[in-house]
Amino acid sequence: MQTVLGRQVSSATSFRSQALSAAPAVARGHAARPRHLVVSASLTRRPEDEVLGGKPLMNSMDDEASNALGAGAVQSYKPAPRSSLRMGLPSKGRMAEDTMDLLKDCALSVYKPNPRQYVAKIPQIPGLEVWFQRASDVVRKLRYGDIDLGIVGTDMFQELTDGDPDLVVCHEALGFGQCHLALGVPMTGKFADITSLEQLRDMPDWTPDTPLRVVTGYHNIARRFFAKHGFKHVVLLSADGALEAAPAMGSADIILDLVSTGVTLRENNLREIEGGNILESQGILVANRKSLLAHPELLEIVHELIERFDGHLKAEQFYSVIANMRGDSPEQVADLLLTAPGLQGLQGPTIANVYNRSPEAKNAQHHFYAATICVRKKQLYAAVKALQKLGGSGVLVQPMTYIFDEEPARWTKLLATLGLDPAQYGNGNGNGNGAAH
Ligand SMILES: Nc1ncnc2c1ncn2[C@@H]1O[C@H](COP(=O)(O)OP(=O)(O)OP(=O)(O)O)[C@@H](O)[C@H]1O
Ligand SMILES: O=P(O)(O)OC[C@H]1O[C@H](OP(=O)(O)OP(=O)(O)O)[C@H](O)[C@@H]1O
Repeated sequence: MQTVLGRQVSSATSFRSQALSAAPAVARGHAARPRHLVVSASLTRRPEDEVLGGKPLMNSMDDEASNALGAGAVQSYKPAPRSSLRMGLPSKGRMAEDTMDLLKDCALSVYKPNPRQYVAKIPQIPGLEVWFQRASDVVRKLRYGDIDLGIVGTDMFQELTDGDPDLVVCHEALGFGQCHLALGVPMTGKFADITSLEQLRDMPDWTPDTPLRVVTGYHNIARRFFAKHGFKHVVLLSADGALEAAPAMGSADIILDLVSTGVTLRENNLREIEGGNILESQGILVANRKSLLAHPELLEIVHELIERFDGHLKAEQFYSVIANMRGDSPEQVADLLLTAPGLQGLQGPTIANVYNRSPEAKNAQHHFYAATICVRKKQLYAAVKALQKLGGSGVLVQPMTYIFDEEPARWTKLLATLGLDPAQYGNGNGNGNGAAH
């Protein structure tokens, strides 16, 4: 293994110096990139092995197009004509399930007539086709304009778009797929005392012949990161999974991969280091800018998605709590709640009369009022205790589906990004403050 890998790495290194000095920069497709730092190779013999010296995208349509047509291929690609708007969703893996769950929770269930088909519908949004694709392909097809909207992780988006101005992030926090992209460094051996990025960079071990070997699926992000932090001798290796095993096998020095609980790193005797957390990631909603500007119906769909996602993600954090409170007047009950900790709700309680015509109620000293407040899920028990202390009874607790604001700030921001007038496209008042309880 060592021998085979040694051959791959050294051939990568020698090809690097050859390629960088001999080939014209434009033909390599990355003229502005510094010449000295990172080479890409692969642990497996895949098409990306062919291109060393740092390539903009791994084994993608972009590569194929730019290899064949040269720089600017993305701009000159013409998507096939079509009559429907399209949204791309991840077809497999954890993102797929979480995306479907979010849509379902927002009453936008996806109807897929046949599990082997890649096209589906959301009956609530009739003009929109849903296409299931690998997350990486969702990003590529968005860039090409073959789909108009998509849901992917920030990690994939950053890796495959390279700041493409044709793509617009419409919602950057869908609340699932939370993880971060980080360096994983062995806990033992020559890395035992390495706790920061600077220490890693300054290790005397890294030379043109023995570069730091980083195995990762994120070559573009890695290339930018190591260049920015002054690493001089780095080789980027590829693998399709189980990256965490590579250092123990001796096939890489460190890894760059996604971390959420940290268990996989720990179980493989790896750890994070200071400065090695490159990117925070979660699910995001992305759209093709040209599609948004060309199709007002798409803008309406995005508006609805942002409102539903925002409304639902906010509602998920709260319960609606209704308690019957003894009091002399609605104002007096409101005063009680507004001065008690944790019972203010989002904007203040709603107080309503409780109509009880029983003889007991007629003779009672106090009238009952129903107070409705939103309470953070984490603070529910404390709130119930506080209500009981104030004489609250019959406390009803309900989950909520949506808390709709008057106009989500994300929508206003998107319109500004697109240079569109909020007066023409908004809900009409431009006020982002919710009037919830
Ligand atoms: N441990 C994790 N915790 C949370 N989210 C994660 C985690 N690992 C990956 N993700 C998110 O899920 C996305 C897809 O990862 P997943 O491992 O499910 O698919 P994949 O195996 O990368 O897909 P493919 O087979 O298309 O390469 C990632 O891009 C990231 O945004
Ligand atoms: O910090 P943790 O919670 O342990 O999660 C991290 C792991 O999750 C992802 O792999 P995944 O489980 O998706 O399997 P994969 O390697 O097949 O993509 C990632 O590639 C890490 O290996």
